Amino acid sequence: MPVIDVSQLRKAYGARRVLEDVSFSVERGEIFGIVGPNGAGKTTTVESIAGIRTPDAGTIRVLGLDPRRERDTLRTRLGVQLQSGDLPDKMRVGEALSLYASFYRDPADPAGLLADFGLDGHRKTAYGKLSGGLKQRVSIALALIGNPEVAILDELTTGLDPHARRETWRMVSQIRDRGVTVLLVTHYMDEAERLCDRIAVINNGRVVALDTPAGIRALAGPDASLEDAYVTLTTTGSDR
Ligand SMILES: Nc1ncnc2c1ncn2[C@@H]1O[C@H](COP(=O)(O)OP(=O)(O)OP(=O)(O)O)[C@@H](O)[C@H]1O
Repeated sequence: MPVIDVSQLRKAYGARRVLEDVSFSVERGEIFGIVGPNGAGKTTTVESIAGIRTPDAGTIRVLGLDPRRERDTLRTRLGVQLQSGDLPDKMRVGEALSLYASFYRDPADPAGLLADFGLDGHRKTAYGKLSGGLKQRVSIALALIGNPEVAILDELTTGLDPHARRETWRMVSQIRDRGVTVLLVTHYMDEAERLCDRIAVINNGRVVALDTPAGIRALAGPDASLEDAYVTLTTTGSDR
């Protein structure tokens, strides 16, 4: 059984149809990427999977559960790091992890996570004083505090410098090595190529390609890069 199964999702905001037909399945242990132009519907898709938004039509199962109707059961098994997941600036890193841990019956050990993510020395630092890269590490650690089986990571390296991006990639690989299935939204083709086992390209609310990075590259010709293939597949983008 796939860990995430999305079938024929549709969603409109008023007259604006954002998801026309989105279907894909994610297998256990995969890092599955979602890429697509601004406004293509990526966040709407992953927030629907997280049970935060309700699609107009289609079905979603995560670990066999309906993310909307069985949200409470799923909450402890799904970790979400979303674009808007900022913490109050004054909250200390250690406090944030302990607070989030208190929401779960069987959380990960906050001290262990801080050590794993190289945040030991920042336990008492206020979140607002952290660099972008460290903030990102905190938000990934928070997504994992409930010991989830599935983690959703949305644009986690946007705005990071190359060192911090590579450090974040190392962490995502580490998450997968723990056996967590990862759904990753990204705008960076190098990131998708480096991390993802398979990628869904979404354009204008539809999945226009779904394959391994090599399979998607091949769609644009023998010497094409993933970015070449992406640009070819998404030339009629949504908000550009
Ligand atoms: N709550 C909302 N009400 C109205 N329109 C919305 C709402 N949320 C998103 N939209 C619109 O739906 C479209 C798809 O948004 P979504 O955030 O899913 O795209 P995205 O692919 O994640 O884009 P980006 O790469 O810019 O984050 C956009 O045009 C956006 O403006």
